[in-house]
Amino acid sequence: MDKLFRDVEGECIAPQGSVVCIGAFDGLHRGHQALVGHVRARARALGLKAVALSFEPLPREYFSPADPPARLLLPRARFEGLCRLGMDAVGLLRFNAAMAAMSPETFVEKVLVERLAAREVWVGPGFRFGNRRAGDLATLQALGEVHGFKATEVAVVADGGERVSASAVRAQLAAGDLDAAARALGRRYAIAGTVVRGKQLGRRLGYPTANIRLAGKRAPLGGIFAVWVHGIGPVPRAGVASLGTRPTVQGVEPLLEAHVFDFDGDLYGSRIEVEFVAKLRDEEKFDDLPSLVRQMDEDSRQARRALRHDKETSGVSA
Ligand SMILES: Cc1cc2nc3c(=O)[nH]c(=O)nc-3n(C[C@H](O)[C@H](O)[C@H](O)COP(=O)(O)O)c2cc1C
Ligand SMILES: Nc1ncnc2c1ncn2[C@@H]1O[C@H](COP(=O)(O)OP(=O)(O)O)[C@@H](O)[C@H]1O
Repeated sequence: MDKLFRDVEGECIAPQGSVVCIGAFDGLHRGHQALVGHVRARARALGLKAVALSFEPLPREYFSPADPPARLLLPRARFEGLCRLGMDAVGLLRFNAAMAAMSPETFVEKVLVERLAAREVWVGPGFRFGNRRAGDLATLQALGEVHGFKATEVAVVADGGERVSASAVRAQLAAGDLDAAARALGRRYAIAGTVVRGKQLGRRLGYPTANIRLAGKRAPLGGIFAVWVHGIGPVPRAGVASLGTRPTVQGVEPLLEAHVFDFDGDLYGSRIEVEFVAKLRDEEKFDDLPSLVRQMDEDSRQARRALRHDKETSGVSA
């Protein structure tokens, strides 16, 4: 985690100079990948540090806490994804009242100049920043003239004529269109997290489930899915997962629960990733537990079939 920084104040992270990209980076979709990949290449070419700059919580979550947009990537997955894409440092700056009040000029001076010694700054199409979204690319370019950096916008990445965007991916996942989301993301949608204890009811039903909390974020999809579970040994394991509030057992908090086929072991505290392959159905409220279990049996049959087919067609090494 030494690549992570969260505060505006602090020593300069790149005294030798940096190439910076700024964005929400929720989902790390193909548009984000193009932006981040470009920054990595520029930084390597110039011998400077590659830095991704974002916020946690995301500004839209901060401004509408009661009705936040669904979150595609939880903070740790977003951080790890940016590191995997070659960033030398990742800023997930705390978005709070002070940050919301910061003018574009102060943001540039404090963060881009003092903290990052930026030489180049790259942003996505339509980028806005600072108090009341007052700053845009032209603002950034004008401030760059003063402070000695160049600001540039990358081109739009499109899929079938549609702009690839986090909001499009959210809509695709909400509609259960996993394939469209996977095209925009450049990989299948997945949620990673640490396995926590639940009501311990699953094993009594014959379906122990590894539970992942969504850290108070809104999930972009819901229902019952065929999944590959990563992080249990060297190969992905086949499973069936439910993402929802579990109305049958009076659940309230939305939870991701994955039952791993042909597996018996302790997963509490371990980090797993659940890759969504096919949506089987929406969550339902059952009158009693035996009815739920009968449906889980049927879900499992369908999931096994979908995953067998997936393995044959895409060569997943499970
Ligand atoms: C394949 C599968 C399908 C499920 N479908 C539903 C459902 O339709 N409605 C519901 O209320 N809960 C559903 N659940 C969640 C179960 O209620 C939950 O796994 C069970 O209560 C065990 O909870 P525990 O892990 O806290 O012990 C499903 C779970 C799985 C694994
Ligand atoms: N096949 C399996 N799939 C998922 N978890 C399993 C499996 N076998 C054992 N486990 C373990 O059992 C736990 C889930 O059991 P469960 O009765 O549902 O308890 P909880 O309510 O705490 O999730 C998992 O967190 C994991 O440690």
